Amino acid sequence: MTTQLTIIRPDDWHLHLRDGETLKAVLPDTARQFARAIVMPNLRPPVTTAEAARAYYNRIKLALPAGVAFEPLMTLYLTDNMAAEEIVRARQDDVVQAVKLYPAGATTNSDSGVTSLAKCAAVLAEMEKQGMPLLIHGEVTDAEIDVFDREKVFIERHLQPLLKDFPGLKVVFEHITTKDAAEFVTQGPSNLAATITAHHLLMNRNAMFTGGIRPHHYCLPVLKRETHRQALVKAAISGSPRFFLGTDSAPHPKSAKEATCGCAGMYTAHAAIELYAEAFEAAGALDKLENFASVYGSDFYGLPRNTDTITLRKESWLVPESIPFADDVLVPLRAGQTIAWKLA
Ligand SMILES: NC(=O)N[C@@H](CC(=O)O)C(=O)O
Ligand SMILES: [Zn+2]
Ligand SMILES: [Zn+2]
Repeated sequence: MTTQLTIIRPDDWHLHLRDGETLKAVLPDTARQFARAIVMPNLRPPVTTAEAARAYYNRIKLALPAGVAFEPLMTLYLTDNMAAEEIVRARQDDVVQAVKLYPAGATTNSDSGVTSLAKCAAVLAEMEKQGMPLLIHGEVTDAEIDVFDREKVFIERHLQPLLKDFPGLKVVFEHITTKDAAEFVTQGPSNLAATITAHHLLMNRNAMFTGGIRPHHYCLPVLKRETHRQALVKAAISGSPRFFLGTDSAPHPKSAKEATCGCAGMYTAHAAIELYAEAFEAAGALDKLENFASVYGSDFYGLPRNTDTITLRKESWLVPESIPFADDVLVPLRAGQTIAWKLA
């Protein structure tokens, strides 16, 4: 039995850091484990320009604890009226690594998102030309489509046509949750990749209803049935370089989660790599964790691999009930329960 594991320092290819005091509260958790993270732009207002991304980058750097080396990789929030020149400006500033597509209304702070991809043709063509990846929250938003089918329908309606129209565009299908998405990426072209969260590897939709409603297990895309979870595990441990780590750690104050209309998002940054280690161990594939967490993402983005390492020990520890979060608290995943691996 493996009781200790040393891997190249991982990167998080999908992360929400928020801003201001809440940024300060969560950033140390990520910076302790990860060398770099792709930082989502769904602030209020969203990060839609290279200039705003540079300013946000500077705020993150300033919020870092002294002596901690962590590199935020910035993203722009795609809107219907983004100009192609913004991509050129973004390419000139090396802090911006990608552009994020939120279908309008699909998730937290997505009201300024894209209403029709046709409106973004010039921007997408420029991204294809500049080698700038498009990161996608892949769910349709039609009220008639069942919430559990929104990812699958997005593939048919939007992702397939997009890949056909822009065959050279690098695309990351973010936080995939279904067998349909895992198979689509596996069979897709080499410019298509996907991130997978720890929580979608560890839990199925029953986790939202164990003994009552569990708001801290509600995120988007919503947890799916067990067959889908198994397909995600299979993809993550497959050794395919097109599946890599993206936590989608999405902090919301306790009061906003435990509410009549609770926010979507789980906080996992406090134990991210440990949670992935649990999932890979349960699948008998701890040897596949390093490439998934530390190699395939940087290769896909065309960035250098990290050179230092982290060590994980098989050692059970208790997750706190809550974590201070500006003037509220955060309830982390596994609050009051144990995790089997611990970062040394
Ligand atoms: N995943 C979530 O449930 N929420 C994310 C947004 C997102 O990634 O869709 C958030 O910003 O809170
Ligand atoms: Zn999302
Ligand atoms: Zn997210």
